[in-house]
Amino acid sequence: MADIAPILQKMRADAPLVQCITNYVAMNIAANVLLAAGASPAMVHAKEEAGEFAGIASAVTINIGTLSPDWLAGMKAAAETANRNRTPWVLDPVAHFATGFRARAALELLDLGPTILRGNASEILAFSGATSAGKGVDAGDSVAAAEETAKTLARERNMVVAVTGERDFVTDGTRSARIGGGSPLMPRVTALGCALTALVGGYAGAWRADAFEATVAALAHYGVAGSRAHVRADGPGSFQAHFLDALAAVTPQALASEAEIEWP
Ligand SMILES: Nc1ncnc2c1ncn2[C@@H]1O[C@H](COP(=O)(O)OP(=O)(O)O)[C@@H](O)[C@H]1O
Ligand SMILES: Cc1ncsc1CCOP(=O)(O)O
Ligand SMILES: [Mg+2]
Repeated sequence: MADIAPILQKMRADAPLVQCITNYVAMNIAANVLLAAGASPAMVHAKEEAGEFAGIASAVTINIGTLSPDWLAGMKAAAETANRNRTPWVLDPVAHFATGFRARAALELLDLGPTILRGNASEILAFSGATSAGKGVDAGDSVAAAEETAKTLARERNMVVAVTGERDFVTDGTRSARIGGGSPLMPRVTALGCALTALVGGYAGAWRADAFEATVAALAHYGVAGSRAHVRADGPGSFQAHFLDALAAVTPQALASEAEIEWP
């Protein structure tokens, strides 16, 4: 993969409109993350308009964190429009292993063919049928334990899979990358994973040619901003503010030099 600096440059130049169908907890932080990074968020989920709105979005992101039947209908409508228009869309299967309703919804959305699947290690691992150690929305498994499942899913479903945790893993089934940085404070601030899913959508909407490269760049941006915020924060509360500042402050050149990317 070439330099990631031009990917951030393009994302900021385009300021892509990202339709976020996300959960009640994540809406505010996901919108702020997109604005700080340089994209344009819109939280539009009603079944009466989600499909229509997807027609004007540069990317669609779908997160099942606080799911209900009406929301699921809006998600499917948005995904179908995205597919028709070849607009990239990202699925975040929050705690899909926790209840039958969630599990069925995640599989139905997966069957619609997301461009990118982004989840924590327990969420990705659970797609293999293995029992995960996830506790609701929080991961209990290592990223390493989910790598093989991620590769299999990516190959079988022709999508990019991003597994996040202490050290992230991204694969399209052929290419892979591991991304470091970030902070142990990140899982102690709610919905930072959901907000990352929204940011992945922003990058994919701007970098249409290669969803794998777009995902790596988004995760690297998050990792660099997380590392920068870590050294300034006194705890989870001040971390969130420093993290938003850092997302905005990272330049394409700084992203290229500070990103911790390993190509296995
Ligand atoms: N222990 C950690 N150290 C550094 N970064 C982390 C750690 N745990 C999670 N992250 C980062 O937090 C972000 C959200 O990931 P994660 O916590 O896995 O998602 P979720 O919130 O969906 O469970 C990712 O950028 C990930 O790299
Ligand atoms: C706490 C909570 N409950 C339902 S969704 C949600 C947010 C989960 O956010 P993340 O997956 O980023 O930890
Ligand atoms: Mg999550």
